[in-house]
Amino acid sequence: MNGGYLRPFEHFSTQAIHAGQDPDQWRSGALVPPLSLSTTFKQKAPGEFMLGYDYSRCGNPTRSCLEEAIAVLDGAKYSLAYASGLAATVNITHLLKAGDTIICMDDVYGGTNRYFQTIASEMGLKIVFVDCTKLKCLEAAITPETKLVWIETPTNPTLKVIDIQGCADVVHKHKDILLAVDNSFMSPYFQRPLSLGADICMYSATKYVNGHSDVVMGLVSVNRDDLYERLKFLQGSIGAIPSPFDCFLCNRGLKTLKLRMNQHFHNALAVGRFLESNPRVEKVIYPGLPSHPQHQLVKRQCTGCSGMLSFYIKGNLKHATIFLKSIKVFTLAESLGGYESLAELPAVMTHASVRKEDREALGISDTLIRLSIGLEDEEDLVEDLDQALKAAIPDPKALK
Ligand SMILES: Cc1ncc(COP(=O)(O)O)c(C=O)c1O
Ligand SMILES: N[C@@H](CCSC[C@H](N)C(=O)O)C(=O)O
Repeated sequence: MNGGYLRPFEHFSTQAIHAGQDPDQWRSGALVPPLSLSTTFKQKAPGEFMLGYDYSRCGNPTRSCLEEAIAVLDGAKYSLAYASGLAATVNITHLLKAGDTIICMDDVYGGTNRYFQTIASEMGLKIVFVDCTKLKCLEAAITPETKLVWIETPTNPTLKVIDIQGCADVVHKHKDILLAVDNSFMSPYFQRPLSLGADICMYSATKYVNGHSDVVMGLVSVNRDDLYERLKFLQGSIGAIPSPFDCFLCNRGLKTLKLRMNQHFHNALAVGRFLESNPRVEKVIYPGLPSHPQHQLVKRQCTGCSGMLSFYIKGNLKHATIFLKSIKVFTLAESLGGYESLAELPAVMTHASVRKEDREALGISDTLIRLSIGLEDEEDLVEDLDQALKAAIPDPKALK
């Protein structure tokens, strides 16, 4: 049954297609939620709104459709949309005040690391980076000032897997500490952090949730009424909101999330098995393969795995560079989670903003290549990787 993974969340596609999209909410009965471009909304009397909207920064009908759908898919009461994943992170950070401490998983997306390390820390917040795969390390790092624990699982780009329920148990021994999980790599189809005890589930919707590489957006889901009220206030007051058109596109992308994620998983397994048996590859990291050190944990907390796979190519930076210049079906580019396959070198690209010594300690070396495996036919993906590996390393036996 389901390869030993957590059972799929029931009614996922039905909810992705119908939640928040009721045609009766529009005068026209439109099946596809209309693009509501108006910045302002007529009021019945001063302060008396028609359908809860006054000004588009504070709320927008197209955005509401998306937010309602995401909340249902996350098993949450509420969801909020932002101008980018990082804008969502900034809004969550604004729940804190100067003097508070954030414990952040030591291996997170480079931009999250950069924001915490160089911006939030300048505003009176203390940031402590901890390997949260080790719950004892997390527990030991908590102080009375700790107010937020930030994890990402699987991590970008080394795909370490963190026990969300385990972290929640540690964090919630203490009053007033929030556990936030960046779920961008899994999407609500494969992982529901709130059901595992997290307080906040966050996405760079730029990735799988939208899935078409044409929208930059962030999303946050929560269950607690007080958290939602505060985040809703911050969303409107900070103003980093997505455009109605981006909400429209993301809402459309959501309809095929299940189909896309299943195909990403299928293709990534095929690519992973090919790379594992390749003499030009040092090591493959894919949470969906039994060789992943936390594969059993993945099966316990996820319903499957996405298209994110990293591997170490044999040789050095020169071989990695030739490989990345030789790919033809894959494209050399940052980002992930779209229908098209991408490859990149985190040390030079997505994680260049992480300090060199930190990158080295985390295993983000010059030979670590990250793949976002898309929806093309698996045989074309494997053939492309094969020819690029052969171009980079014609004779693996000749490598020292
Ligand atoms: C895991 C993860 N979280 C957050 C972000 C930030 O998202 P955005 O680019 O939408 O701001 C990214 C990538 O940018 C990411 O990979
Ligand atoms: N150059 C950008 C990096 C974008 S990384 C995008 C995405 N999160 C990924 O991991 O591919 C920057 O400096 O912010």
